[in-house]
Amino acid sequence: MGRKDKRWVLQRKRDFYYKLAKKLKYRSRASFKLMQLNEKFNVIKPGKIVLDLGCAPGGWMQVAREIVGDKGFVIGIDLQPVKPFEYDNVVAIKGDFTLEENLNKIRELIPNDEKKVDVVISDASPNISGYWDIDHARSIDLVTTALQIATEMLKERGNFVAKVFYGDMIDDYVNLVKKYFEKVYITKPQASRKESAEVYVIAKRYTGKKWEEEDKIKRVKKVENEDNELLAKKIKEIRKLKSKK
Ligand SMILES: C[S@@+](CC[C@H](N)C(=O)[O-])C[C@H]1O[C@@H](n2cnc3c(N)ncnc32)[C@H](O)[C@@H]1O
Repeated sequence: MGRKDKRWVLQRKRDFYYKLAKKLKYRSRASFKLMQLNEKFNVIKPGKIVLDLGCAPGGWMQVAREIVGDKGFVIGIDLQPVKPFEYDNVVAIKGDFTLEENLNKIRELIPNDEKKVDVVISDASPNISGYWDIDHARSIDLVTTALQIATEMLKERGNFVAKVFYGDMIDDYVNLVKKYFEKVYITKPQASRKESAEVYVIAKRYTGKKWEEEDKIKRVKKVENEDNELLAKKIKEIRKLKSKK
């Protein structure tokens, strides 16, 4: 383990929410973020059906289950496997939520005829490059997919919560969310580390407006271009520094 990794492990062990999560048997310190978001915005209610995009190891699913209770249902999906839960009404599947085939698997699990959920939540993180701009662009791409899924899976007046890494495209993203929801807020819960670029978009009451395909195409093109340009620029800078040595 390198010195940087050791420092990270030490910092994590000292962290208040990390310790609390261990003590209260939550699978991640992120559980407290959803708790705090729900206390303030009341997005998840008892008896509701919740879909969690990017759910591993399952901390948000535990909190969602506590809120929805026996009569609700929680479905999660992640690239990583998730340890099974002790409740019949909490199910996680392994897969990429950006692939249509996996959305069909989710639809099969939804316990109603209309195949719609009440709340879509997403704490998904893209692969982190360490470059702020690239990570922001990748995060925007991921939350745009999450928004599209929300418009396809939510009942009318349903709610949506998504983590996004802050950056210059955030206003465009919030405006996009506003096209589909009556109320949209940006917030950072107390449990989110101050030094982290993450913020949470809270969108309440889905209007029922159908997803407009051009919203996704526009976004993905922009992200791909920025990604490549930025990467090329950074690589050039690194090469320049190396040749000076
Ligand atoms: C910060 S973790 C989520 C933590 C979770 N909220 C909890 O409380 O346990 C982010 C997750 O997003 C997942 N993820 C990122 N992109 C994904 C994708 N396209 N499909 C499925 N999962 C994805 C990652 O595998 C990772 O496990």
